[in-house]
Amino acid sequence: VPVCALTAVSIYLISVRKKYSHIPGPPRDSFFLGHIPTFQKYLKQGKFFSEMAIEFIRKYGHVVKIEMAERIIVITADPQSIRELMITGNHSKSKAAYEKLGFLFGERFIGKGLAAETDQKVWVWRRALMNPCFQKSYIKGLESAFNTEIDLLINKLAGLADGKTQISMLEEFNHLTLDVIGKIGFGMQMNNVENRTEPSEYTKAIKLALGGVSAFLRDPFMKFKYSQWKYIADVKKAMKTLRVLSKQSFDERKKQIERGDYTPDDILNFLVKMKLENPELDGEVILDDITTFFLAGQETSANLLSFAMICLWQNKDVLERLKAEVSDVVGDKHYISIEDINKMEYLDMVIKETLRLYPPASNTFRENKTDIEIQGYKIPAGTSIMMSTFVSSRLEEFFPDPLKFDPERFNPAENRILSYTYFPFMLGPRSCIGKDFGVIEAKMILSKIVQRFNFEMDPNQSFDIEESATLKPKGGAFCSFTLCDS
Ligand code: HEM
Repeated sequence: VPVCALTAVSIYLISVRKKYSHIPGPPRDSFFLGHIPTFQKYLKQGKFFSEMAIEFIRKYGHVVKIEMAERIIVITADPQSIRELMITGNHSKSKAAYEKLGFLFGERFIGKGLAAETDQKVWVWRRALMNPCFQKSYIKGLESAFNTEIDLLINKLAGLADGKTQISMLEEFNHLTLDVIGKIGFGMQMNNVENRTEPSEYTKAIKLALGGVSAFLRDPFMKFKYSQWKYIADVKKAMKTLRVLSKQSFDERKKQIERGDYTPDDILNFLVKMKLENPELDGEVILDDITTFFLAGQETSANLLSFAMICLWQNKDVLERLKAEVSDVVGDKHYISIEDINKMEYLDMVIKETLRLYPPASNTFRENKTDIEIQGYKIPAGTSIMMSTFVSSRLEEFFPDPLKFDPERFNPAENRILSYTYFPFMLGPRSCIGKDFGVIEAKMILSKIVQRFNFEMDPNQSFDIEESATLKPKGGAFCSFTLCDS
């Protein structure tokens, strides 16, 4: 029996890999596991998947294949194929990549929510229903709520601004962005920044579930390890809790709307009304969406802000110029409007350059509906094709001196960015729906911080990147603050 099984697996692997034999890629370390041991070697050196991908692209060209046991991933940094896959062809998301995230450890997590839906027809319909929720006019209406939430962190930092107390800004930004999406998106008062009470059940569950995603991505075989079973059980319980609490919030809001009570014009209101107007929408999918917004809209913004602090501290000239711009536009007024934010051109360049070097959500996986050609290589239909803004943005041929933090690259007067080489929110119809929300939020937070404080970072912490569900600073971005003279 074992011999027959091994023969069958071998024949299967050979037949799958044969279809890709013409595509360049590194030699595999193991016949059965393919490049899994190669990836493990990189992990041991403290490197992560996207760093391995860059090395392969540099060595083998803009199209490479990686074999993860029976699964083949083609990685492309070829700009024209990126355009075809994300914009002109808008190919569906890869089932192999997103269905695992939808149902983590077999428990429904983001399920068939907007980010994980792989049926293109269903996604097109649902995205069309959701797009109005994130229109610019909606974001404009959030201005005052953004100010209120952000000022809670600013006041907290002011209380700690003794030039000595070390504060993990990664943690603080995570608390703030969770409060923002909870309050502004779903009417939930989470109070993580003020931290006066025990974290809410929702906060605890979302943190545990997010940790579970990261752990799974680092070690997809963890469910086979006995030592991990207790942790996995806790993560599954947290995912169940999230669902129960999301359903309670949904039902409560539905009742309020049906009674004609006042309800805030937030994402939850939008979702409830969407369901009432489209009864054929699956209620479970709406719960998937609630989890998706917490997942997609929180850590991404927190990581971007933490990296921005690091880049500014490492580049004092950029920090000074940014402080001068903020001072010119808003002076010392505490309420910052979206109009003010839109006037800050240099702030925009700083955010864009931070996202180039440190894109929190760096990869997307698409599946080509039909055979396509990339740089003369035939890619069979149904392949999982990865595109990475982290990889493309660190290639010398697209961004000269790529590791240099230089916001001038994004000077609008110069137009130096080659098309389809930079995509921190992805491109085309399936790009990030919350981009304006996330960017306005990040710009408002950063401008308030540089307006009010001087800061120093602990030079002994790690400034490396950690790749888990998102890219984040490994050392936690520890800072100490003093208040600016003015
Ligand atoms: C700086 C902050 C953010 C960054 C860098 C970011 C980045 C991204 C990226 C790269 C994707 C595509 C992922 C993929 O193809 O697998 C995406 C999708 C998505 N993002 Fe964001 N995001 C941010 C903020 C937000 C916020 C604030 C929200 C919600 C309030 C949000 C909601 C979503 C959703 C729902 C999707 C899935 C869209 C779809 O598939 O139609 N994001 N985001």
